[in-house]
Amino acid sequence: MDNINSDTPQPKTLFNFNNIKIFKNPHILDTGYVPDVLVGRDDEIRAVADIFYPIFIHGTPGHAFIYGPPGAGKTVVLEHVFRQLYLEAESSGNFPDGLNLKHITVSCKKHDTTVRILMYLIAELGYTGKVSKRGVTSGYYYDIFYKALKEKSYSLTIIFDEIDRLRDDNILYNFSRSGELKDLNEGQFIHIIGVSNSGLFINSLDPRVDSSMQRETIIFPPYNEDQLIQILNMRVPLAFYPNVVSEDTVNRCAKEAAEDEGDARRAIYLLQTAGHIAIKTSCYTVQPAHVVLAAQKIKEDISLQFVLNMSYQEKFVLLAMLNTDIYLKKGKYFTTGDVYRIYYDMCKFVGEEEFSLAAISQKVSKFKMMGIVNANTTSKGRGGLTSQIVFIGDPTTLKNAIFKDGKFIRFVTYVPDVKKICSTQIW
Ligand SMILES: Nc1ncnc2c1ncn2[C@@H]1O[C@H](COP(=O)(O)OP(=O)(O)OP(=O)(O)O)[C@@H](O)[C@H]1O
Repeated sequence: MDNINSDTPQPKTLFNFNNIKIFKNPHILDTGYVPDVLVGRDDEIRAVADIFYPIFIHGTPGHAFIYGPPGAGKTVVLEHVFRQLYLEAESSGNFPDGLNLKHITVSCKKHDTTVRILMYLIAELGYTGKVSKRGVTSGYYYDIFYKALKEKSYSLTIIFDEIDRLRDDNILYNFSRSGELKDLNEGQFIHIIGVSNSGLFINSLDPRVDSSMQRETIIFPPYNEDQLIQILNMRVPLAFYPNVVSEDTVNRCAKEAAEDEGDARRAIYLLQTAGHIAIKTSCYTVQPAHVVLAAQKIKEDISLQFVLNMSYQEKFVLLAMLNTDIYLKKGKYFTTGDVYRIYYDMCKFVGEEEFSLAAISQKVSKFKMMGIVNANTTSKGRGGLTSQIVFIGDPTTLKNAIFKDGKFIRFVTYVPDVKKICSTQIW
């Protein structure tokens, strides 16, 4: 008798990729890798270096805000300038004796309050004394921070990454005045660089903070396709074996990334993912078709990530929107009212209590902010307003991601009675 599994022969090994050699040094494609030469960023490097120029005439560096879209090279330019600064500080005859430079990057996404930031800085300074975690005010942490800084005699540049996420800008005010307030040793300084994807943050700064900082503003434009090609071409011979990546493949990655805000990180990530797909599909070269698959995979991963981080209610409303798109979309778009009808029907279908139309509107606005949908507000006559909603890209991946949550299995058989829904007044 035939073996029942004979139609699904198992591979002899799980990890033998036919000795396919694609990556020579995969770390060259890591985000943290700082290349020796940066493409198209001479002006920005000069502008950032100029912030530090006063050090070499025995002054203090100027505070600065740097902004530009994701993957525009803000972090890598800062790292490049610091690398050079430390190097030149050692050899320059103009560098002040005893000046001990250090920089720390604070992610404001993770550390968004004064206390959290101070605790992080204290740890990064290697402070070994006892630090209470309860029943103390921010003043307590400031005291320990300045004590640690004085002990180490560092002159510190603090880079506030994603500074727009800071919940309280008082810390910028206090740090920018630390010299005047004699919190530091003679010649020691605290220097602030804020980094953001949006220039709008500057307008929302407390004017008192802004004026005390007297900061420079440096803007990073997105990369164009040619620059992205050059960025990739510099990494290809270091990261891949010879003749593995063709010109067409590089061009395809650059084109995709140029269309997506000129993001160098995306261009590099596409190439890296395409390389992995080549290995897994037993190809000896990375081809443009692998880049297309890589773009699709990245999109699915992002959708999955978005959806995994959503609350149950958000997933519910998103599923209602996806169902509206499938069952009710009459033309190009659907409205918040349409979503509410389907949402209401889904609640009845599974016996769940429904939220108000206003609550659903709020969720729609949030999805717009997350970049999942476009929603333009228009008049619907008699003074009322409605949103015209349309999904950005193919929503199938979002739906697949929602169904990964077991709680949504009960919706698999949901099909609305469209006629009834359209004729029922539910609010
Ligand atoms: N001019 C360049 N030359 C070579 N590589 C670059 C250049 N610009 C950016 N990169 C690379 O692209 C990736 C993203 O750059 P970087 O992290 O500096 O962007 P960013 O502007 O800080 O982005 P975000 O705002 O999302 O943090 C990194 O791997 C970096 O090394």
